[in-house]
Amino acid sequence: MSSSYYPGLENVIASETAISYLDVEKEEIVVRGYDLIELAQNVTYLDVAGLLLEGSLPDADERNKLEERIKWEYGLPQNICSILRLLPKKTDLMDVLRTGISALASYDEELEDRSKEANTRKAIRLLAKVPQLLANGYQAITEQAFVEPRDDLSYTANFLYMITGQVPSKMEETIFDQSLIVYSEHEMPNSTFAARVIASTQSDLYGALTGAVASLKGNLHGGANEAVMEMLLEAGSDEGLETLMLSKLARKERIMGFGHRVYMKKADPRALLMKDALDALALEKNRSDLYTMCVVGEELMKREKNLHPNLDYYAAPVYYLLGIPIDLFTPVFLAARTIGVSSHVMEQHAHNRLFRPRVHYTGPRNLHP
Ligand SMILES: CC(=O)SCCNC(=O)CCNC(=O)[C@H](O)C(C)(C)COP(=O)(O)OP(=O)(O)OC[C@H]1O[C@@H](n2cnc3c(N)ncnc32)[C@H](O)[C@@H]1OP(=O)(O)O
Ligand SMILES: O=C([O-])CC(=O)C(=O)O
Repeated sequence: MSSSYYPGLENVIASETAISYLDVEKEEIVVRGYDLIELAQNVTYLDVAGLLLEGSLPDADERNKLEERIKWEYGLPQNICSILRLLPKKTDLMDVLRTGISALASYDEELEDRSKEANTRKAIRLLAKVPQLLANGYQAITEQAFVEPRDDLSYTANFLYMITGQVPSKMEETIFDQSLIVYSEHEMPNSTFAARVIASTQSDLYGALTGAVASLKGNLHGGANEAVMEMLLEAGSDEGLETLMLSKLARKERIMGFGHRVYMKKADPRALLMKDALDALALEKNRSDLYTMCVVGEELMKREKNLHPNLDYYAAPVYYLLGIPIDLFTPVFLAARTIGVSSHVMEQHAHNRLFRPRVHYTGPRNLHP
């Protein structure tokens, strides 16, 4: 047996995949042959969802059919709405989502069918229901009336509408759509790995996604976008942010929204796209101070630690200006990533090898009772 041990599986190749690849040298996120940033600049989230599910970009007709199929699946079972209302009001929104997705499994007639066709239909159901789950979950926890989906709006406009209760402007819709695309898929992060590990026992898509939600909640992963916004609000100004960041660094604390296991000392291309989006949105909303503050923080981290922002750093203030409550930033990330995780689960089911690694044992031996 090989004795190689890589803590955190750093740089270990865990799977073959035809879904995506981070080409750090070329600063490209390859998604089924396309550059993710180019996709975000040229097509919609539903096009990317079709690409991830089927392997090729849908034409206009295929895209419309996909949208129709998703809209047909809008709505939550009444019992799921009751579960949301019954949860304690202090429940974290990622835990609400984890419970909701897990409970939704019981209502899917095809839960145990692992065929590509059935898994595709389940992924479409999840695309339809997860945004509503997080919006209505938030409304349950904050004791507000549920906002129901509207099928006269685009998928993305409806997603934002269910959260804020307002129909977004064209600019807000476009920026939110771009954010969903850049969050949709990213090779083998902890959450996708967790989902593939679960799927490798031939467990079902809902179970694998439930595991991914638990993974994504953590601050070192998806939870960072909420922590970034809390830091920016606590800082309040350029000087405040410099003081806060320097004091965190002096205490050897991590600054959320910076660094990345794969990009390391290189820029995350998604962060650059969201930085431009923030610039435009902040101008529109008379909040260029927020953009400037973020740039001050970026420059400080480059100077002090030679670290670049990751996607969460610039997505956080974008979501804030879109009127999304901070508690929903990570759930929105999860909703966008649902399609990426679903594609990985389908690929795992199609080319399966059970994940079962070994350990480097450091405990005692030869003890006797
Ligand atoms: C969309 C996403 O999910 S992206 C990830 C979002 N997460 C965050 O933003 C959380 C903050 N970032 C981090 O904690 C890390 O950069 C991670 C977890 C993302 C990657 O971490 P790792 O690959 O394990 O990097 P590692 O911990 O080895 O860090 C290398 C060095 O950079 C430092 N470092 C890395 N990130 C940060 C940070 N955000 N703030 C301060 N220092 C940092 C480490 O302290 C370490 O320094 P040292 O060598 O002097 O000890
Ligand atoms: O790739 C990672 O490790 C984390 C990340 O950026 C993502 O999931 O989008």
